[in-house]
Amino acid sequence: MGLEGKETSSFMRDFLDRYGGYAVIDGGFATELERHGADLNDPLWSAKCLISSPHLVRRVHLDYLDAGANIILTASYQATLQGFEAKGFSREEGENLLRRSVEIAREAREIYYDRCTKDSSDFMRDERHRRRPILIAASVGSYGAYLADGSEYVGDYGDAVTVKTLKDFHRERVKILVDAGADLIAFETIPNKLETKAYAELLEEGIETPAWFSFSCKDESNVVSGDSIFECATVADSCRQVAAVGVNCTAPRFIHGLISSITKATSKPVLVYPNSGETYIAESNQWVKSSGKAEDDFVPYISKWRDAGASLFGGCCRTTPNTIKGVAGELLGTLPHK
Ligand SMILES: C[S+](C)CC[C@H](N)C(=O)O
Ligand SMILES: N[C@@H](CCS)C(=O)O
Ligand SMILES: [Zn+2]
Repeated sequence: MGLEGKETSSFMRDFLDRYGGYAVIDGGFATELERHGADLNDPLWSAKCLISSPHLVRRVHLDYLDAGANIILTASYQATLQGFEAKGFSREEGENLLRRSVEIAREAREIYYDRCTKDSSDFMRDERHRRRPILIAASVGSYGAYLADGSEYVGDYGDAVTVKTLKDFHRERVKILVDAGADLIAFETIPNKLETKAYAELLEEGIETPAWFSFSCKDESNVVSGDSIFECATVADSCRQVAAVGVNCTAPRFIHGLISSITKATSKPVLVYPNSGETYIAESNQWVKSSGKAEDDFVPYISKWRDAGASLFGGCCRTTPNTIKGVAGELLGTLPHK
């Protein structure tokens, strides 16, 4: 890693230093929307709520801030200009919806800070919570997420899809999210090396906002397509704008091994936000139990994952504010009391 790489990763390191060396990412965003009654059976999935119920989006951000998150991800995971156009929205309307995803998260942060100054609960009396810095991460789901058929858990786009196809697909959307004032870009649930390269090349076209690369993985050494996590993390490491590398929407039982592989490829901060360990059935839009652990069972592993080298922790699909409360509690317990 060259000097430039060091400078960019200092964005995340500086942020982590302000809160004892770690950060709490939010939990399953779509999951929490559904718990509030949203029907996400739609090609836009959670992004549908940007149209139908922006108040719910704001509410879910606040749920996670209340639970102790200090990085929240926008509702843009499956929000794409192409997806909005397919629904009959004009280009301009699509751009506005993308911008709104960042604005709503920023509004939630303002409401939260405002509330904190008035709140006198035990949780808020703890300065480490009240004064914590909060980042807005613009979620960018993969091309597979846009396909809305669970492809982000398979990662096979066929031979016709190239790095160029993927760069062209994501370019405008990423620019809009950056211009809307996101603090960083969260490229998440990345299923293969092809899309990793596309994101890296896109950032190198001149985007200066820091990003994280987070992969969905099928075992301890491979992303869902079968490409090696080491190779994918190596691509991430070589990109100056990448401020953290890790895994999300992956079963808790693979996380420890994945952290070991990632730390061999990069010295950038490592993030982990696993799902519940259940398996997604795209046809029915349902989750089924697998051999994984139940929802917030991974909370006791947080300190082990921290020892293995991770420093940002949260949850993905099928985790809730309750999980994040557990994660924040585990981490806070390891901080020196002031
Ligand atoms: C992370 S998966 C559960 C998201 C949903 C998927 N892209 C779909 O629309 O079916
Ligand atoms: N940020 C998205 C990721 C889905 S894999 C969500 O939590 O809904
Ligand atoms: Zn997920």
